[in-house]
Amino acid sequence: MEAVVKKFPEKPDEAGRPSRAEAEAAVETLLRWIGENPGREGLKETPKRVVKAYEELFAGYGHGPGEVLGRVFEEVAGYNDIVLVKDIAFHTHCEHHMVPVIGKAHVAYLPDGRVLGLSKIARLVDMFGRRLQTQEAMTAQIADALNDTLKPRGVAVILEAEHLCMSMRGIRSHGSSTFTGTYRGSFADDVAEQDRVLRLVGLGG
Ligand SMILES: Nc1nc2c(ncn2[C@@H]2O[C@H](COP(=O)(O)OP(=O)(O)OP(=O)(O)O)[C@@H](O)[C@H]2O)c(=O)[nH]1
Ligand SMILES: [Zn+2]
Repeated sequence: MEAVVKKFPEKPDEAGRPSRAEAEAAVETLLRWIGENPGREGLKETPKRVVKAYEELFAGYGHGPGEVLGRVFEEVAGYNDIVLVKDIAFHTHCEHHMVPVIGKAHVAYLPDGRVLGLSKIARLVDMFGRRLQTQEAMTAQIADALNDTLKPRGVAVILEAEHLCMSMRGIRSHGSSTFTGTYRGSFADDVAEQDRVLRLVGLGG
């Protein structure tokens, strides 16, 4: 049987979700596990703060691409060439270690009579960043969301990021960055179009 691949994680299952008090207790357990005293002055409020920070850092589960991308515009005077938003700063957390990943996204599409508000592309990147991710999955999710919502002729998504789980721990390799890129539609069919995007974002020869 073919595996069912969920493109976008579902919203949290509210019924099975631990309470805020349980989440705070879990942070307190981790504090004790690293050798700290959760009762000392500076840490008294830390479980509450961490849970509040997680609400913000992982807010992406509460939203879907449809609501983030909003409406499309059709009055573009027949413009049907590339639209590229580059150097969108993002941060996410790797799903293996829950440690930050910091990088830049470059997102391009070839309209088919419809365009999006430019800020919505950055909002989409931000939304997927506020979930646990692998860089590959996040790249594919951005491309699929744009493709499904806007139905453009082509989509290109390139992410460059530093994984702090590789620099702060483990191999402790500093300064390396990981590059992922995916192409849909006419970008997938035409290597010259891919080269154009790479040149425009400063990664091409
Ligand atoms: N493909 C991919 N791998 C990632 C990403 N983020 C982290 N990783 C890797 O996930 C792997 C997890 O490997 P494991 O051997 O299961 O875990 P580990 O013992 O903590 O691995 P080390 O980081 O090598 O110490 C590591 O090689 C990480 O570098 C990502 O976005 N994409
Ligand atoms: Zn990691």
